[in-house]
Amino acid sequence: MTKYVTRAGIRIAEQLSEFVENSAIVGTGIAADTLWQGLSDILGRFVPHNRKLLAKRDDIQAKLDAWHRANPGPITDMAGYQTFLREIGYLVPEPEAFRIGTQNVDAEIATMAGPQLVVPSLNDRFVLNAANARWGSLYDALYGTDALSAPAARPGGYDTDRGDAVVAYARQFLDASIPGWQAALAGGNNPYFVAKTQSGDTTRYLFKHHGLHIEVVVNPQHPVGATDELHIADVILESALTTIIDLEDSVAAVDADDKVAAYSNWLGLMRGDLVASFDKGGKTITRALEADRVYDGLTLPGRSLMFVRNVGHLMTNPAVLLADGSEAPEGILDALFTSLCALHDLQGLGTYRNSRAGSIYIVKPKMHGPEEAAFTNDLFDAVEDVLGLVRHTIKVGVMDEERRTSANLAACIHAVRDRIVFINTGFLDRTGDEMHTAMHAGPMIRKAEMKTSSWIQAYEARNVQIGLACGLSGKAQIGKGMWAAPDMMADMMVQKIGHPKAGANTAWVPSPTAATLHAMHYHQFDVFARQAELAKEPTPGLEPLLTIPVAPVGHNWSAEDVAQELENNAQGILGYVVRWVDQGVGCSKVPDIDDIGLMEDRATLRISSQHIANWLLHGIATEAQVDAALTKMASKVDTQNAGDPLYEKLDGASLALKAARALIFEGAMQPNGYTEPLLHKFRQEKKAGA
Ligand SMILES: CC(=O)SCCNC(=O)CCNC(=O)[C@H](O)C(C)(C)COP(=O)(O)OP(=O)(O)OC[C@H]1O[C@@H](n2cnc3c(N)ncnc32)[C@H](O)[C@@H]1OP(=O)(O)O
Ligand SMILES: O=CC(=O)O
Ligand SMILES: [Mg+2]
Repeated sequence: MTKYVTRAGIRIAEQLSEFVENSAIVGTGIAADTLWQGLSDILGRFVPHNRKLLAKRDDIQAKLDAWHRANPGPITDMAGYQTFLREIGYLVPEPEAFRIGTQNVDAEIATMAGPQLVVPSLNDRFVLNAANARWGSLYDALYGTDALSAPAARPGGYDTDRGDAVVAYARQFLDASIPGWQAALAGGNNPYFVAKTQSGDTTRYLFKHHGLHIEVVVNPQHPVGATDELHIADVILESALTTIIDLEDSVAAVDADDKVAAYSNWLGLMRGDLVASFDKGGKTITRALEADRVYDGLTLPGRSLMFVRNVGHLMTNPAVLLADGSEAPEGILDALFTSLCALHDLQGLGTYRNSRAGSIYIVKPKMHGPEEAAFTNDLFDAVEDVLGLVRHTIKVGVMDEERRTSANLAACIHAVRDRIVFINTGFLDRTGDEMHTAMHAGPMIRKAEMKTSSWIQAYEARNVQIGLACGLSGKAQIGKGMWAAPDMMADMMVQKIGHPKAGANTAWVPSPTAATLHAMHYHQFDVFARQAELAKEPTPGLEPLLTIPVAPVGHNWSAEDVAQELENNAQGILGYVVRWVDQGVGCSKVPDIDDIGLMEDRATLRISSQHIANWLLHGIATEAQVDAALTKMASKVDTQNAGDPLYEKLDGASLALKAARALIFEGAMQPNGYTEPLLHKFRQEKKAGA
């Protein structure tokens, strides 16, 4: 049972009050009484508004459901549909042309183009790895993944054949990005050469191209350098320019213990003292933040610039109870406590600097439309006032991942115009919202077809064009979504260059290795030049964006197609939910039906559960067929997890199995198709019974 202390008329879970009073606030100059009174005032002011915004979501959805029931199938009268959307407040007037006014933005966000890494905040080992992923070994990334098309490494130590292929690939990359680079190693001139440094047998030569650094490491004594004609031991790429420490869809945080664990990791990053010890290959490894990189006459950041992703407006958390006993909105708690932790960075209290420009970077997910963005803006104003911060110190990255935000994107940007630092197409949540919004229109096309359907193309293109029209280039990121197949780096190399080509100056990657590989795309392609070209083009209209992905009338899926679709979705759901509910793991690599490990998080779960719910609703699948798919896949997931000593089988007593069924069978009724209400309920039940 959680114990609470009372502060300023609200009840705070003991572990949270201790964290705040004994750690987060210490040294910041903020008095505990001021903070708690500030929280109490913010809750008093913002909770009713938060609830009203959620009620409006439900009201709009109910009207959409009724409209689609009356007008089934694809939209046949687009003008009539848009009129309806305006009448119900789904579409709002466009703002007059404007340019964002955000100030004090770090170069990694404003003027540089490169990968953005996302990491679950609850995993300290991964979190530190992510923060350090600013620099990554190209040799390691090539040697260890299928990005290098050469025979797999033979087991039993370093495979020189594969090593030679790595070296050849890296040489080609250097020749293409920084031609004539060898001259610098011989003491001559090269236009890309920036600095060098020497220590012991190692000399590091630093180059810069398209704003990103490349380091050539020379060491004749190193096993790889010794056999190389230029004694090159490695090539290090500036990789994850920015990293998002995620408190949202990649974590399972359902109570005060979980929230404090996540806030503590964020505080450790902001203070620079986070350390993780773990066993790797039989050895205990202790990981801490990397120091800055020092060259002769130049120091560069050693770490990725960090954002923290707060949760959206939907969920509440028992970490704080209001005077009437109800739970506080989690997004409000996140805004205050993650900003409080970031004061350590702003005030220079920690070992390192995160934002040299003096900003706090918060990513805000799952907002529906401009009113909700304005709410975030007002909330951040209020947090700044409590913490004594200059207005707009807290920056916001807006996830463009709900349909009502995409359709009113300029107005959403306008609502946060003086603090916005990114718009990012979170296409995974966005796909879930696309399906839920039009749940009653008819059966959706198959999941794999979504990525090429016309609404998603329009969504991606409009996002860039609107971002450019609002003046984001050179001031903020126009970002693209996650590469969700962490082991398929060869495919990523082929496909993800599409992101810079589309005008995005950042795009999400799931791991440090993926960041290093994706960094090469920003050398191959000049994003800012592309943005300048695209800025001359008109913004596409709303029609393709509003074309809903229902299957055409007369769709003819075979029984096999239906079974395969159900089983694929069921496997993803079960493989993810079983670890969420039973073990509190919020992001997992789950093998799909073809045994390809896919990154699953709450957004991909939203897609899979909404898809089955939609097919059930429209009679494409029966309850019995869904249960058969769940039973078959439960046994497959059990087998896949046989090596995990913590794993609990998906049998009749399994809470995880119950959660998976609820996500599907109650999916059509979930608010905007979100999975977190049910996940939290079952996880809390699991924790209570443990
Ligand atoms: C829709 C959305 O919201 S997307 C955003 C949310 N999603 C994410 O944040 C995904 C982040 N990625 C991950 O969590 C993981 O990569 C997973 C779960 C997909 C795969 O995890 P695993 O299977 O355990 O990774 P794998 O075994 O391939 O790699 C492990 C190594 O890579 C590192 N690693 C993997 N992912 C990350 C990451 N995101 N950040 C930092 N390090 C990472 C680990 O630290 C580990 O290295 P170590 O042993 O030196 O510590
Ligand atoms: O948050 C990202 C998404 O794709 O959803
Ligand atoms: Mg998302």
